[in-house]
Amino acid sequence: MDDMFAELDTLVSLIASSVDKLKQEFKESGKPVPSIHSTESHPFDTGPISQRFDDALRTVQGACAQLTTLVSPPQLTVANLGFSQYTTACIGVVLKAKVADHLQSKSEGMPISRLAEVTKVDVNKLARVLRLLATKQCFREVSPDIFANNRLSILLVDGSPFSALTKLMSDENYHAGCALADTLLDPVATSSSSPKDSPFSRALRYDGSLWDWYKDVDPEKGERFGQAMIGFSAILKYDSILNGFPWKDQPQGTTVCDVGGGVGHISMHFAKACPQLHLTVQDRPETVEQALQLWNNAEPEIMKEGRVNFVPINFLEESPVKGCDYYFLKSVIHDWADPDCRRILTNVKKVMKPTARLIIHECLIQHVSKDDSEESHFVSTAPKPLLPNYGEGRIFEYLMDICMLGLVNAKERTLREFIALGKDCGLELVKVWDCGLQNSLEFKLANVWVK
Ligand SMILES: C[S@@+](CC[C@H](N)C(=O)[O-])C[C@H]1O[C@@H](n2cnc3c(N)ncnc32)[C@H](O)[C@@H]1O
Repeated sequence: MDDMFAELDTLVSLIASSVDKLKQEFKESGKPVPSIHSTESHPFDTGPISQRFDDALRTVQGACAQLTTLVSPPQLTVANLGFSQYTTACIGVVLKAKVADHLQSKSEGMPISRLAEVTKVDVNKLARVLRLLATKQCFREVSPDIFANNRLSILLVDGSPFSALTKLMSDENYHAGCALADTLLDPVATSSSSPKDSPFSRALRYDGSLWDWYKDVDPEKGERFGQAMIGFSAILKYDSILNGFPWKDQPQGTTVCDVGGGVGHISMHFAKACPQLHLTVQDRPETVEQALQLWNNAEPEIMKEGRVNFVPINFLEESPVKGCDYYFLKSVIHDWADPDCRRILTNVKKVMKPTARLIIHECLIQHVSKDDSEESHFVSTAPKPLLPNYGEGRIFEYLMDICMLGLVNAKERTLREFIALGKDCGLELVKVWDCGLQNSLEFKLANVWVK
């Protein structure tokens, strides 16, 4: 009988002790916990956070969700799970109707009747969409039928890279999600490793990959994807990517090739923080054009200094520029199934000098059960009775995994899978660098010993 509430009590005390740690961190930052009603950002939102903050946050998120599930009737929990696509759909509505834009600078809120007028959406239907989102704490119902922005909804204002990311989620990803079950149950598509067999391509009845679709069907959304990747880095945090690996300690003239670097926004951050690095951004020709525009506008000085260059590539067919000290592949490998990853990594390996390093920067997937394998020790395991992978505290990585399946028929990987991929291509893991939500996996040429 004493143990009747053991799990419940442990979860509550984990929450309490983790909240204490978070309070301490907020106190030390000199900035209070931001109010949900505030539309100002807090330094912790996009700036660096400590390992202690990160662990405590994950624990609170995991434990709160686990506690709620523990005490709730399972029918309700599963029904809420099953309905979650409607949250995405409502995000899609407010993005298209630019609701957050209309509410900007209306801190006292706007009556739904006025919002309906400016968005041209039926007043009752719009109110219901906003009420669902406000119930999820995105938007605020200030008083009955008067809505305002808050800390979450302000991120949906049009034009920012983050809003581009949310559009990608409620558009390309949403279509992909609708076709997931049919694709997985199709006897041919289910075991295909071709990006043409993605749920996204099935949903749009398109005979090609997402990348072909962006190039040939909707270049505007292709451009939006480039912006969305910048928005994605606001979640990963540029400083975590930069500081997780000793980029700042590299000697003068160190050459880094950002393979599949998109518009080069990570390289831009590196170039600003590490003037000793010489960067080459490589991507599809149309993305390289977009990158050049961005850099010429944003960083004319670095362009003039010649510290960065841009070289188009099809990394499935060609090797990147030869002889760099580092080849950096961030969020690239997760876009491809194993056979294509082997092509990409082999193409990189061909141009690596003996001292070169390949840095694969990705999420690491963990099993949801206890895992005693050697590789599992590189990733932190949650305290009991949390799910070993922190459950809801790390849900982003698992949503990303299904997003990869949905958009490009690919995947996030476990460390064991990365090691195996490297081995197939003559590459050996040297070290795992913890960079928060993602990790930098350092590989060298296998069977090469360099002092
Ligand atoms: C998920 S994005 C990652 C971009 C960037 N590394 C980042 O983390 O923001 C994947 C990138 O791979 C590029 N890509 C896709 N197919 C490619 C190919 N065959 N050759 C070169 N780049 C390609 C896309 O254009 C896109 O910029």
